[in-house]
Amino acid sequence: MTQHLFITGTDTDIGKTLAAKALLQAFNQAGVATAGFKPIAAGCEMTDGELKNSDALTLQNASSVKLDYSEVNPFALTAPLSPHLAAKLDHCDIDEARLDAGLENLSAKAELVLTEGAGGWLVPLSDTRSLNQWVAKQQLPVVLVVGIKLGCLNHAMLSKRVIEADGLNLVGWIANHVDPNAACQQQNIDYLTEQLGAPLLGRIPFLDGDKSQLAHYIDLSKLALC
Ligand SMILES: Nc1ncnc2c1ncn2[C@@H]1O[C@H](COP(=O)(O)OP(=O)(O)OP(=O)(O)O)[C@@H](O)[C@H]1O
Ligand SMILES: C[C@H](N)[C@H](N)CCCCCC(=O)O
Ligand SMILES: [Mg+2]
Repeated sequence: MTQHLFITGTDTDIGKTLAAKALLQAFNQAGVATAGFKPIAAGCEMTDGELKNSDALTLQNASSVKLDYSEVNPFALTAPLSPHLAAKLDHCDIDEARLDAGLENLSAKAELVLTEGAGGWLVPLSDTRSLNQWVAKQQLPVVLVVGIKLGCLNHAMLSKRVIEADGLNLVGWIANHVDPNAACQQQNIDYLTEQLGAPLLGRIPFLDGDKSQLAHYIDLSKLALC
């Protein structure tokens, strides 16, 4: 049976895509057939006659299964905004049936489907729906990426509370050192290790240069999937 992970984060721009790439590379090295999914990408550019987004391209390239762009990213929205605003500007409705179909398609092709959200846990898709509601409908196990910086403790604990209130399983978290100057980084990690009640799957240091090889930052043995 296909395994799933949904990658959320404490905010936008805190390293969900980098952590997703690290996880995909770790699974690839373990011989697992992987597919990345970025169901909704806001902030796309016309590339070869098609709207494309850099997160989705990263996931497409890091997947071991060969996938078309549109399979990785069914909703490619232009403006780099919250999806509900970007969709309005593009006169597009985010039809969740298409998200369901996209996930089902990848489930048939891969042993592990890794889905990256947009922004944080409660990001809106429309005036009445938010992405967490779709994740809850799909019952996807959740990995929380914490961008280690001042403010992350509150954001991480709020995310945990709502993920669990949504009836979902927080199966792990990843500490991503996005801010090389953040104070008390180890103390923050110690606090979250204690408080999140989920395994720390890896720590990604601040990477000044090459970000191509990331698998060694992840310990898949910490991940209990059923
Ligand atoms: N550990 C790190 N070291 C150095 N730079 C990092 C690190 N993690 C992330 N970055 C950089 O920070 C930026 C944001 O990272 P990323 O795109 O992975 O965030 P995100 O949470 O996926 O954002 P979005 O909400 O747009 O999907 C990128 O330029 C990325 O290269
Ligand atoms: C455009 C950006 N990089 C992300 N893809 C979308 C972030 C949405 C954040 C919405 C919010 O919580 O205010
Ligand atoms: Mg991203």
